[in-house]
Amino acid sequence: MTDETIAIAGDHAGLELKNALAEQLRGMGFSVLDLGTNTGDSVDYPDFADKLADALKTGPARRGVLVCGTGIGISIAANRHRHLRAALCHNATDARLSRQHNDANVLVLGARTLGAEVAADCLKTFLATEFEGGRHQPRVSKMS
Ligand SMILES: O=C(CO)[C@H](O)[C@H](O)[C@H](O)COP(=O)(O)O
Repeated sequence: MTDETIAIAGDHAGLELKNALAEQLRGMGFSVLDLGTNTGDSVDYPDFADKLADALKTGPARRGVLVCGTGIGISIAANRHRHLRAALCHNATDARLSRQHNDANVLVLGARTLGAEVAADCLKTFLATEFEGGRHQPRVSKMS
């Protein structure tokens, strides 16, 4: 059990995976701030990256998850916000290194390019892995 809130958002292409990941998070004991979209109607992924950026600025969520078809569009949009370090991950190794080396605060997944189990693995690994600091700290600091 944890008192941490994780924010999650995605476009229509990411809807099913977003909902599955939200369920996974609840099962892990996290509170979930679901920022939509919550219907299959076509929407624009930058709007949902912006919603997540606002949520991480105001709290209580410090970390988030974004989903679109490939994860590419929504990561481009997310990384326009200076306080977000959004990492598009395709496997658990990407997810682990995004935390250890980049201190990523947003995990991005592609619903049309990843299987559900790989996505679940990425999420578990992302949440469980600490930033290593050390030589990585000045590099991360240069981005904020
Ligand atoms: O931005 C994307 C591609 O980099 C996302 O995968 C979107 O989800 C995708 O473009 C949506 O496509 P659709 O044909 O409008 O469903």
